[in-house]
Amino acid sequence: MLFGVIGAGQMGGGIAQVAAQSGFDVVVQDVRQEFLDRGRANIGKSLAKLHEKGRLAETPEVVLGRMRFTTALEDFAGCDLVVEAIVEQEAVKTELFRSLGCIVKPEGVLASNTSSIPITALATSSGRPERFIGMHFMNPVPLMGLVEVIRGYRTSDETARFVMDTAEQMGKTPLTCNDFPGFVSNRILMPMLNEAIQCVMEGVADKEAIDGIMRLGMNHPMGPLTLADFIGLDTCLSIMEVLHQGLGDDKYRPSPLLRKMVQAGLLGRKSGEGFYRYD
Ligand SMILES: CC(=O)CC(=O)SCCNC(=O)CCNC(=O)[C@H](O)C(C)(C)COP(=O)(O)OP(=O)(O)OC[C@H]1O[C@@H](n2cnc3c(N)ncnc32)[C@H](O)[C@@H]1OP(=O)(O)O
Ligand SMILES: NC(=O)C1=CN([C@@H]2O[C@H](COP(=O)(O)OP(=O)(O)OC[C@H]3O[C@@H](n4cnc5c(N)ncnc54)[C@H](OP(=O)(O)O)[C@@H]3O)[C@@H](O)[C@H]2O)C=CC1
Repeated sequence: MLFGVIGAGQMGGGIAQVAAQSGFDVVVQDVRQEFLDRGRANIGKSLAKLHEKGRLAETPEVVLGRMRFTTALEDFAGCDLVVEAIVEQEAVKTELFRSLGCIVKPEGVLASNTSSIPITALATSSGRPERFIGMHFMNPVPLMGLVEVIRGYRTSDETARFVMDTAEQMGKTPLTCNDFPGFVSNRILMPMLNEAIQCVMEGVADKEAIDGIMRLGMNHPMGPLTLADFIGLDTCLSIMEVLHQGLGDDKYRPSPLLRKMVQAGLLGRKSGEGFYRYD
């Protein structure tokens, strides 16, 4: 199987890595060589860590040997499956799928790792809605067990089966849902993170206390502010906007503090600062 991944950021890199660990040949594309170099270096570090811990039978070099990095979308022509993991903006994804639909062989399946954008709309832009689906991996991809599979309005049973089988071959558990804003995962998770940010803004408690209360009190592995930083505050804001617009209920209104932090360029771990600082 030839597995394509678009975007070499935290999610694209993780998806490409796990696909290569599963024995697939992988092509990874990003818009600039420097993003590919950074993505490749992050994958190398993750593989080295897993190998050190005895959780990777092959050496990192062998796994990396199944991966090819490119800036050319044309390199996806022969792919059986392409998973898109670029920025969470509908207009950018729509334009990409318009091009990709003309490049990938007709029997190839296209998938989006979007956190919240309507799969049905992206499917339409690809020109192959029956062979289009949401394949939503969780962060960090090498460590998390779930793939949320989102069926668009016209996704075929065959496409859904193929993607579920592929997720299982990647060692993940696929669970299916229908195409509603935020799907299941982010419709439930993101309002909680947004509420934690609202608690910071209103001075309900300091950020360490908010995180500690949720970690120790609810046994969450990360506090909500740490998790928001980990996901990326720009991504959190985009998801809240999709929920707010798509469901039309003010209970999904993005916290003004979240909006202000994104405007200030404080995007969390990936920019070096969010609610916390990262070296
Ligand atoms: C926004 C969306 O659309 C959807 C989403 O993805 S929402 C986000 C979903 N993800 C979560 O909620 C994650 C919540 N956090 C967790 O589950 C856990 O903190 C975690 C799995 C990330 C880490 O597990 P943990 O038990 O806390 O252990 P921790 O000690 O932090 O890390 C375990 C090890 O894995 C390593 N590790 C972390 N990321 C890694 C990666 N990508 N590759 C390899 N190793 C990795 C860590 O470095 C650490 O190594 P050491 O033991 O050598 O220190
Ligand atoms: N972060 C998370 O926890 C999760 C995120 N997701 C989803 O995954 C997707 C990616 O998120 P994430 O990895 O965090 O984001 P990142 O910002 O880490 O990575 C996105 C990557 O895609 C690149 N890119 C942007 N536009 C294009 C384009 N037109 N063609 C090719 N590459 C492009 C970006 O380059 P540049 O730097 O120039 O923008 C960047 O390298 C989003 O849809 C997000 O909602 C899903 C699950 C969890």
